[in-house]
Amino acid sequence: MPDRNDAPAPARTELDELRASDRIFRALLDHAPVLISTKDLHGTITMANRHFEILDGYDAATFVGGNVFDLFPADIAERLWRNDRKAALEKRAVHEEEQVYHRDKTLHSYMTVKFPLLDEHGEVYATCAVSTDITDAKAARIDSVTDELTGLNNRRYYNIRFVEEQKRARRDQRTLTLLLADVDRFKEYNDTYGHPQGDEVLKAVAQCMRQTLHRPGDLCFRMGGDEFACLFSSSGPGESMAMAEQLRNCMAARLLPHAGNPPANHVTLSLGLAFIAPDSQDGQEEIYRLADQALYRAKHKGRNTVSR
Ligand SMILES: Nc1nc2c(ncn2[C@@H]2O[C@H](COP(=O)(O)OP(=O)(O)OP(=O)(O)O)[C@@H](O)[C@H]2O)c(=O)[nH]1
Repeated sequence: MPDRNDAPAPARTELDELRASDRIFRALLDHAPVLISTKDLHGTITMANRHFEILDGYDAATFVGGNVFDLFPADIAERLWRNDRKAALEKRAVHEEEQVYHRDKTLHSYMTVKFPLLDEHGEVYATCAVSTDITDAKAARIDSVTDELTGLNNRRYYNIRFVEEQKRARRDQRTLTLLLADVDRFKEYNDTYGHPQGDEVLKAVAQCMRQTLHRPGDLCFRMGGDEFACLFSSSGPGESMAMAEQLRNCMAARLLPHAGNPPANHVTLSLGLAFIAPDSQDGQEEIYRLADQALYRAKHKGRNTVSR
């Protein structure tokens, strides 16, 4: 009996090779935990992988072969189609974030990359979209820059945003203000009313900050303990001082009893401000030092005060 190993392996034809690579391609489409689809240049869906079954309202029979403008309401179809068109016209990958419902009625965020498919002459004949679920990653990212107690941004986010905000203010020829706010005699407050009640005061400060600094671009932070910060741009120090005064007043007007904080005897804030003019070369550390010194002066002047 001939040894099986001696028999020459039959030559693999080009067709065999194609079939093998097609099997790999099919397995990838079936098992990849991402949404993969293709559309022709008229918006008709020509392929969608198995993962689409996770979407609410997905029906393979009507989806593949259907046109985005028939499958979705006009505004959604237009939005979905816009980046396919862009990818095809500009012959490049286009990224977008979108939100979709899963079958279990939970809303998910997806990061989608759309790119052109080229024929043998280098001409675009279709577009392909690959969407990855980024819901958990997004939630983790938000958690990592959010203060749990107040829901404000945390110090970490302050460090991330500072340089960006300084650049933006410089570009817009606006003054960037760093405002530091600190609850007056908060240790006394905790000692008298208890830590949980102290937490409620910190939440009230956050509410006043959101109420006062609510313009797009205004950023509020809890830096730690009873220290808060705001970064915002204004026409100049006068406008920034007025904003700080509004914040001081918002807290004082709440009249939250604080027997250990004479003469007001209710919860008050001290505030220190530092400014970066558009042409200033001061960096993050310098502006923080200046605002902290201003806060110290506010405490020294008798608290419940705004200083610069
Ligand atoms: N309730 C509560 N207290 C906190 C929290 N984080 C820090 N603290 C307390 O905040 C207090 C801050 O007090 P200090 O920095 O000494 O300053 P102060 O008593 O506010 O005095 P002045 O700033 O000089 O008016 C400390 O007693 C901390 O224990 C928190 O998350 N919740």
